[in-house]
Amino acid sequence: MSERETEDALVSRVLHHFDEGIRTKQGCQAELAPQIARGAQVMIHALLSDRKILSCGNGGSAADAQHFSSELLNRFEAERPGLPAIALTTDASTVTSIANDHHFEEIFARQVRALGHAGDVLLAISTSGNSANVIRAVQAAHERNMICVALNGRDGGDLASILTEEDINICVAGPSTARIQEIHLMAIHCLCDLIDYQLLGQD
Ligand SMILES: O=C(CO)[C@@H](O)[C@H](O)[C@H](O)[C@H](O)COP(=O)(O)O
Ligand SMILES: [Zn+2]
Repeated sequence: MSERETEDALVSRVLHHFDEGIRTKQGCQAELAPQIARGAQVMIHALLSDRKILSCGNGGSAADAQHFSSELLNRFEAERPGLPAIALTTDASTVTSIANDHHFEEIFARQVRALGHAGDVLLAISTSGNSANVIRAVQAAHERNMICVALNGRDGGDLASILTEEDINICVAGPSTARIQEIHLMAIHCLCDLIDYQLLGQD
């Protein structure tokens, strides 16, 4: 392949990813919008009741959990006082010691049991719905009478089956982890926008 042909092939793959991303977003927006709105209402109710939001996930979803908590703790698009949120993915000492002394599946659940109170919210993020440590975190949140908002994917996996009627399942159907993650990030930005809109009346 010439350099020119290689560049054309790469550009064509990028265009394919953009097309696939647009199609996936368009395909799920009608179904997800009400779920995202319900998830935001649960979070807004918790924040107005002086409760907090914990978040967790693995890999790209760990980054999403931190992305969300930083936008609450610091700010999203508008200036406002920080809001209480904790990503359970960030403290390497805590995560490694729980994994080492107990089990990797416990890394989030143990923190939920230590930090969670009734009325707090857990944002549980998984593209497969099958990460055992996220599922354990949801079970621990239920023990603490917390509500869970799941950012889920594919068929919802085991995570979907343990959610209660009070919980919210924002589930992106589709086979690609990358595309699911991209919509999860869109959902996170919608949640932040709705929280600010409700709390501050921002446009
Ligand atoms: O970001 C990616 C792939 O895009 C990976 O790091 C991915 O997040 C990891 O494989 C996770 O362990 C997958 O976990 P989950 O989304 O199925 O719960
Ligand atoms: Zn952001």
